[in-house]
Amino acid sequence: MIRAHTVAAVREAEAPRLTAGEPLMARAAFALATRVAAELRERGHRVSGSVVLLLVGGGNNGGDALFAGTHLARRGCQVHAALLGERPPAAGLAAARAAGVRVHEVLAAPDVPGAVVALARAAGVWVDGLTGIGARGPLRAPLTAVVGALAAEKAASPDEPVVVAVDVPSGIGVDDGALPGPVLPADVTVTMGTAKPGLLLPPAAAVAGRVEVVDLGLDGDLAAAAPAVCRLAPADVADLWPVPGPADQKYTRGVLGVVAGSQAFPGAAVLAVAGAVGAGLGMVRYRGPEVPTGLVHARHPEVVAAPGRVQAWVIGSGIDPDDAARTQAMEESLAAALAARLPVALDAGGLSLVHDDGHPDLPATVVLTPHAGELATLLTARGEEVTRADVEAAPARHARLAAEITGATVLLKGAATVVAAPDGPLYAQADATPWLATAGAGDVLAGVLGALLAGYGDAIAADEEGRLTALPARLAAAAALVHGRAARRAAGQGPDGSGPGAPITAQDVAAALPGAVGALLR
Ligand SMILES: NC(=O)C1=CN([C@@H]2O[C@H](COP(=O)(O)OP(=O)(O)OC[C@H]3O[C@@H](n4cnc5c(N)ncnc54)[C@H](OP(=O)(O)O)[C@@H]3O)[C@@H](O)[C@H]2O)[C@@H](O)CC1
Ligand SMILES: Nc1ncnc2c1ncn2[C@@H]1O[C@H](COP(=O)(O)OP(=O)(O)O)[C@@H](O)[C@H]1O
Ligand SMILES: [K+]
Repeated sequence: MIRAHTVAAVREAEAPRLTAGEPLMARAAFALATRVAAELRERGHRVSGSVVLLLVGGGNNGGDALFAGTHLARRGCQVHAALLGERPPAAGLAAARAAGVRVHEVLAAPDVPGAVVALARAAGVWVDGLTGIGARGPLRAPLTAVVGALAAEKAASPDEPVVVAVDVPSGIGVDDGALPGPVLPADVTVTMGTAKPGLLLPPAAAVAGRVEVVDLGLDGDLAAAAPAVCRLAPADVADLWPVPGPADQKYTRGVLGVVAGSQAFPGAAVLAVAGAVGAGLGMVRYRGPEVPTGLVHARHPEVVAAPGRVQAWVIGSGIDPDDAARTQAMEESLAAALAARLPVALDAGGLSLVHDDGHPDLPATVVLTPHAGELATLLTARGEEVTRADVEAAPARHARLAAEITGATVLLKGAATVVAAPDGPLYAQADATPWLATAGAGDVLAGVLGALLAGYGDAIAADEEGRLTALPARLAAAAALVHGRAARRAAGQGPDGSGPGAPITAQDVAAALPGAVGALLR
């Protein structure tokens, strides 16, 4: 699992070590130089003789870049430093000059962005050391224009140069993942001591590239501080996944009640069920009208259409809230789940059940699964006027707000999926592929989540002391990981999303689920 800590937590962990004189910056800079050299070699370049440009701001972030440049110059790189802060870090500057780094006072140039771009064109690596955890707000002039010009230059030739961000891509919201102004998208971010929330959270996560965490020996100090954002790795999900043992039978594995699909949108029933059975569980009980029931049985003859005991529910995929009969079925199932303390995935039309405060204080065992548009509608209905664009600009903040207002856990779908409970860490999963942006993919996710919730349903229902309140968020993040990996598999991409892939349908994703789960458990 990757854990990200806020700026305040990092400062607190570093403070005693800095007071004790630990050489944190020297460690950071050495690791940064090592990474730059590795990037050069991985691209088939010799380290010696390569041209490296350091973009140096006025704080310790620029200091990291300068000290790293010192190491690189000693290894034979031709290193240039563009000084872009008003008071460049003195110790780093002196060390860099002594090692032969060529220093450019570009702020004195008549055309600052032009002067930096001219240096950049000659370099195979750009090291972004403008601002790190000391940044406040969007980049200021003239950095705004410099970064904009460099980003345009990079966009014109994406493979060369390699952009290595120091700690964070300068200009992102370090704690909230916002993109308040222009940034230079990185290929790799070398982050110091621990990941930062903005490296995991959308939209900023998309400009961080691969994130490499440098061990500064802060783990012990940071262990005491709760992470602000977590990202589950496949091994974490394997640990959580309900794997049947020899003593299990279908009822102990978990039964999922599905209230999805309608006469108007019958396919959603098939897809939600396909997600659940593909993820693996004891049994699905489907509750719906004739057309979707017939379709479900045609694809999944094992599904039971008779009422009975369940351990969790999926409610709402493919249901129009104006469909009175289906809305009544959703209400009854939600009420039954709440009375029995069973977990619920509340999707699509099911979200309308919490648009008013008829359910004023949901437990965190109810997981809402909106996309950005649905979350905007839900928040607006609950008195927080926001648009889809507002949600997309700050997904984590809006997911948390919805969790606080409703009491539920919120899984917000998107290119990266964010999960927020009313408290506890956020989760940010980026395991999917843009090929997954296709109709019905969300119905499959609801089914996957339902299967996982069913596997833990009895334990959650029995948890009177609230020891498992953080579990639904973790399960939701796990469902997003498996769903995303199944999509990559279906699209013919590697588990890390490598390769161009190919078009997929929601059904393809469901069909790839058993293989994706099996690969995790191997
Ligand atoms: N602490 C440690 O032990 C370790 C820290 N480490 C490293 O130090 C970094 C933190 O360094 P830091 O605290 O010096 O701040 P930093 O990120 O360089 O930013 C401050 C500079 O940016 C400027 N600036 C601010 N906002 C701006 C804006 N919007 N637009 C433009 N400029 C803006 C600000 O200017 P000012 O506002 O003061 O005029 C000032 O010049 C950290 O990320 C990591 O890389 C590692 O070596 C490990 C050990
Ligand atoms: N650009 C993207 N990259 C990766 N995954 C995406 C992207 N866009 C959407 N997704 C995922 O695709 C799914 C779409 O679900 P949703 O919007 O509910 O569609 P539907 O309502 O048609 O089922 C979600 O799991 C979402 O996270
Ligand atoms: K930076």
